[in-house]
Amino acid sequence: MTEKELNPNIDRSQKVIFIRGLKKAFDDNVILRGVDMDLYKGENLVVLGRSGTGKSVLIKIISGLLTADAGEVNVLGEDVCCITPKEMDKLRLKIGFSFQNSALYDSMTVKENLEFPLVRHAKDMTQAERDKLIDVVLEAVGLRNAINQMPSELSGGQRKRIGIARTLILRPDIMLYDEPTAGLDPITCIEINNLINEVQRRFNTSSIIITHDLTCARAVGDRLVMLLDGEFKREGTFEEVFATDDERVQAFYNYNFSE
Ligand SMILES: Nc1ncnc2c1ncn2[C@@H]1O[C@H](COP(=O)(O)OP(=O)(O)OP(=O)(O)O)[C@@H](O)[C@H]1O
Repeated sequence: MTEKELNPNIDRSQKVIFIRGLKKAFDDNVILRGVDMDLYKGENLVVLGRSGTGKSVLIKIISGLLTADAGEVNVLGEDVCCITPKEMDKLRLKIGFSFQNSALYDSMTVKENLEFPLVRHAKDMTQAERDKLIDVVLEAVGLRNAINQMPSELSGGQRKRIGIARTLILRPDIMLYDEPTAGLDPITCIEINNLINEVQRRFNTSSIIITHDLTCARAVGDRLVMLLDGEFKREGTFEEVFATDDERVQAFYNYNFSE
């Protein structure tokens, strides 16, 4: 299994996300019981946890799609619990969300899919500037040749790449990857892991990667955290997180490698 090299660009003096005592329940269903989390500038943080432990709820709270019941959630210096909807919209533009299903528009070409966020959010940009940005992100994801193709003509891995390119086009400070390797074959998984690291290097983004895939976690994570019973109970490098007798952590590990 590929191990990630120590990343010299992480700036531990700058926290782009700072969370303390985050709680969230849906009626009697208590999901987050007091989560503390930091994301440093330039860091890839992997969030592990079994299905239903609240990983997606966590990133929805970070991106303002859900509100917290209690605790502090600070993203790029803004307290997301207390900002106005207009300020939240502005903050959201600095957060790139890479969804599980890539969420491309099937009736648009790759170029039109990439243009869409620019037309909406960068209205003053000239067509030449848009074309340049489209070229930069397509080159970054290695799919310049796909510019005029329809999403239906692309493989799952290629669609995932275009989805990441579309997220990158607004140059977000933070990338949120939700299950980036779900449903892909092992070789394509390795390519997506490499791309996540390449995006980190090239664009100096700080990222949260939610995954069940421990090969992905090990390849992309500078640091890992594991959600257990509504809190981050394990934290550290891949080796540190799994160096425990805790049966729940061991079961997670064994399940991954017995599939
Ligand atoms: N809007 C909502 N209303 C009510 N319950 C919700 C809502 N969103 C999430 N939940 C509940 O919160 C719990 C955690 O869901 P979440 O999607 O965060 O899990 P997850 O850890 O991301 O799981 P998976 O790995 O399967 O995606 C689940 O029990 C889910 O039913």
